[in-house]
This record gives sequence, structure tokens and C-alpha cells, in this order.
Amino acid sequence: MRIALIAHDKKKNDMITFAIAYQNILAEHELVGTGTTGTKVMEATGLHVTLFNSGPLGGDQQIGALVAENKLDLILFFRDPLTAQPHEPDVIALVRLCDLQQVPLATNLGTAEILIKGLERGDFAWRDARKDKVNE
Ligand SMILES: O=C(CO)COP(=O)(O)O
Repeated sequence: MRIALIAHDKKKNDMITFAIAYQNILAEHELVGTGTTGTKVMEATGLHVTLFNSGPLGGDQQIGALVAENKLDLILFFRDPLTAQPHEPDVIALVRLCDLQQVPLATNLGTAEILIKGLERGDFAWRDARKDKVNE
């Protein structure tokens, strides 16, 4: 599965803690991420993350473009609900595209834990049939 890792600044520690805790599961999958989040996850875990731009510089939109083509299977996007983001429209657009393509999306640590355990259990097998199929 191809997994996107994104975290707003105040949620980056959550993402690093999560990536360390579930490193063994994440290692079995292809990881992509926004610039700063992906770099921090690589430094903390040694896992490889394909990097896109930083979120405010278009990274969310680049990841959204992959979702639009149904090329992502899981998005872990830890949002900060207490800080205004200059690129809020990009954030909303990414969430919308996940809904469009039925791509599982966690916007907080609690949901991410449940989804990653589901991933380990094989609950994402249905994605194999849908992968790369757009708007069906
Ligand atoms: O802003 C972000 C998501 O909206 C995250 O971007 P960075 O990982 O580059 O900080």
C-alpha cells in the first residue's frame, strides 16, 4: 500500500511518536509525505519517505493530485485544530479528494492507530481492487 504522512507543526511530535511505534508495519509499505513531516519521519525512524513540497508550498496539493488519480491507499494527516494555516484551502481540498475516492484518512492519532492496526490485519485488501481506478 502507498501511505501519505502529513502533520501540521504542532502535531509533528505525534507523527514521529506514531511512526516510531508502528515502524515495523510502515516498513512494509511505500511512504510519501510533505517535506518537513517526511524528513522528520525519516530522521526518527530510518524509513524511506518520498518527499513532496512542504505543505504551505504546495505539498498538500501534490499529495491531493495522487489521491485524484487514486494512487494513495491511506492518508495519515494530523491536523492542528487550534492554529490557522495559510494554506487552509489546500488542506480542505485534500480531505475532499479523499472523500471523492473513498481513501481512508486519519486526521488524528486516535484514528491513525485504528487504521494502522487494520492495515496490519489485512483490512486494506479491498484497495487492491480499487487502486488506480478513478471515479468508479
Ligand atoms: O502543512 C502541512 C500540511 O498541511 C505539512 O507540511 P510540512 O510537513 O512540510 O510541514
